[in-house]
Amino acid sequence: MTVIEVADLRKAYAGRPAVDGVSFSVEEGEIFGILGPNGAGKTTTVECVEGLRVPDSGRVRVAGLDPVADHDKVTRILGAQLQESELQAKLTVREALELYSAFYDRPADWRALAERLGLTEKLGTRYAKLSGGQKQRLSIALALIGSPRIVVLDELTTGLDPRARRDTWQLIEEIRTSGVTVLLVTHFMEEAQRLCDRIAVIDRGRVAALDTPSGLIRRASGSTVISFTPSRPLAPADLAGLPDAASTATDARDGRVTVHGSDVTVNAVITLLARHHITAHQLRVSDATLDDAFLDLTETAGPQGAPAAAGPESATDLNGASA
Ligand SMILES: Nc1ncnc2c1ncn2[C@@H]1O[C@H](COP(=O)(O)OP(=O)(O)OP(=O)(O)O)[C@@H](O)[C@H]1O
Repeated sequence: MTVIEVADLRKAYAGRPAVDGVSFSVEEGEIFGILGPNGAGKTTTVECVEGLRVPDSGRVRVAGLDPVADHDKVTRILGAQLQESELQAKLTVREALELYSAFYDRPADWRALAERLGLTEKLGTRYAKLSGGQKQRLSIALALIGSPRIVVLDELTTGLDPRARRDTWQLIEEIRTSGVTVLLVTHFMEEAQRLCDRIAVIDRGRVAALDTPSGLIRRASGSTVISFTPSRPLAPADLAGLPDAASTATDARDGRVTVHGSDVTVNAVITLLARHHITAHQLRVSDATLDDAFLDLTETAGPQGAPAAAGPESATDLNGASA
């Protein structure tokens, strides 16, 4: 069942389009990611979903409701994470939870929520004294306090250390397991790859691609990455002539060669090395990451809904093998 529908959304600031025809839909129970470079229009898009901004044109529906016209009803269904500036520094965790509970007719039990988010020990602590991770956990608790069906999390883990980020990822997975749909705006590829069922890559106000994380990786050119350090340099013309190679690069410091291509490219590299009697040290063959796909997709910004290119499903790891 579709819970969020965005169709041909457009929003400009002072005549400059920030969101320029974005369409996607989110199914109930999904973790749906919105990924894109700085200034791509991600926040503007989710603010239109939250009813905080009025679109210039296009259709936005949250559980069938218009977030602007039916704003009150939408705020009961959709929990939004608060911006840091919205909480008073002197407010304790308990006071914040009680205050936000009072906004809802049927709030969640804030004590249980605090327990679930590991905040019980911090109930008496003022907001200003919380660590970054604790602040994020509180902002998730406040987003969940109205027992929403959907929660919007925007740049949730920015500024967190790797452990706090991983703890937050686990929390997001638990939120989804409890039946809440998650709309997640992120810059972090690893986060998107690990958490999201589907991702809309937004670039310059448009959807550059929309797919599962593995689908995005497959549709990016050069979904197989070959890297090795040759015993002597390869001629640039030989590298450039490799079949199916989307890109080749040689590290000026250590001569390590990295080629993005396909299985055909892997075989061609091995043949090339054998032909020139060159040994490849630390030859590695792996799948491209979402990072690679992101760079590729946001550089080329192809048409919406372009069909995914077929590609290899699994990584081949020739760990330490040399030709
Ligand atoms: N209130 C505003 N007034 C004018 N321009 C704005 C406003 N909010 C956003 N913009 C501009 O609209 C574009 C999209 O901004 P938006 O914040 O939606 O992008 P974003 O993808 O969320 O970026 P980031 O990842 O940097 O947060 C940017 O060029 C931004 O400068």
